[in-house]
Amino acid sequence: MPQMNATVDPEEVSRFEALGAQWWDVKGKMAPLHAMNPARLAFLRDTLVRHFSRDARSLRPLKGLSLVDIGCGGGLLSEPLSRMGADVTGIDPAPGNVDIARAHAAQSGLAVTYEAETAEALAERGARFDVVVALEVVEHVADVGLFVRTAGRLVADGGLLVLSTLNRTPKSFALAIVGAEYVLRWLEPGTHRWEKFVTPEELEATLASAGFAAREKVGLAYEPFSGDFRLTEDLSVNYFMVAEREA
Ligand SMILES: C[S@@+](CC[C@H](N)C(=O)[O-])C[C@H]1O[C@@H](n2cnc3c(N)ncnc32)[C@H](O)[C@@H]1O
Ligand SMILES: [Mg+2]
Repeated sequence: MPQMNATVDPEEVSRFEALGAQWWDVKGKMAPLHAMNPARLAFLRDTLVRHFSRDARSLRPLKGLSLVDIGCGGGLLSEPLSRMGADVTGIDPAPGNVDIARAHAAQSGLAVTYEAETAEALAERGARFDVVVALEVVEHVADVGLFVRTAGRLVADGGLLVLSTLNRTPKSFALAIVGAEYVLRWLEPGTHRWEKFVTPEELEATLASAGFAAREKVGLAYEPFSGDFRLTEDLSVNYFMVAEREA
């Protein structure tokens, strides 16, 4: 049973919890997240190296930075970020996801701290992190405003908040819903609800109401021929937003 609270849509979370071992199957139902990983990890690495003035050539450039991965699922981001040296906490409302993530990290010999809890519970305990990431989560929560405000509370002074989600455009309907779910059958039909997608303008306004200013917006585009994702200026389908607390 997922942890209940105002940002959790139990139906959404149960669907992810049912994935089990599929989380780490690069050809399974989470294939799109695996395919996104090289581009999004490069983006995170570059962004964090720049913001925290780290050595870009270092093997562990994020050493000493505390980072929380909200909605970590099976740990597809938590693990590589831990390899980059960050002190990673992964949280997810679904205990089943956290079980998968813990077992996989143990197998990989990585010291990631995983907890089956919500961002709200963590914020209530007064936890703060240099880096707060929530990638591909916003479009699955029950209350985007509350989710973003809570994520913001977890950011330490001078820290960074990085979100990624799907834009609500005709193109995202064609690619993320019709293409990915019905034509390519990449994702289970019903994985995404287009009405829940969030435009960059909406996300920026929500961040502003939480006291955060968007510093960077970058798109992520799928290339049908190579099957890779690459970073782009085009925010019309998948995009990242990097934000800092307003002074
Ligand atoms: C598409 S997966 C993304 C997993 C991971 N962030 C990644 O990008 O590889 C969405 C995840 O968000 C989690 N989730 C859903 N609602 C949430 C909420 N309100 N708070 C935190 N996590 C949530 C789900 O359980 C699921 O693991
Ligand atoms: Mg999604």
